[in-house]
Amino acid sequence: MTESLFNRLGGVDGITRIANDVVDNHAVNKVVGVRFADIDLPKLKHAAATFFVSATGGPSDAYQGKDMLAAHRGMNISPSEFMAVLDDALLALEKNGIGQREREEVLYALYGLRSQVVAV
Ligand code: HEM
Repeated sequence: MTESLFNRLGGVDGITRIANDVVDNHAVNKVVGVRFADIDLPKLKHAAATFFVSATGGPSDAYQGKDMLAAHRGMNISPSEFMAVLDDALLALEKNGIGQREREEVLYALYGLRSQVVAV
């Protein structure tokens, strides 16, 4: 049986490193940086890491934040902003030496959340 995506991404430690890098990438991304200018970044990093831990097959109670619709409702996020966030995720996966299969699985899972994030 294939190991869970959680284990293949390096468990809590590996996923935390990736999530921290994703948020750091957002902060300097020309398309979405402005969205994160006044946000508590350490808090967002913790939320992003625990969200990913739970979403990839780690402990399901790790994530204590809002669901994706509630977290992004009223922000009027555009399709290009969504793509920019996916770009940031791919960069972070590459930086952390994650293999192609896992990169594809993460990107596909993120893409699946589009309808809960864009223009909601
Ligand atoms: C699939 C893509 C995305 C995922 C998985 C995701 C995930 C998350 C998570 C887990 C939180 C924390 C919620 C909480 O603390 O309760 C969050 C907050 C946030 N997201 Fe996203 N997000 C995505 C796309 C986007 C996009 C495209 C933008 C805008 C460019 C965005 C902007 C924000 C902002 C600004 C917050 C912080 C809200 C606050 O603390 O007031 N997100 N997101």
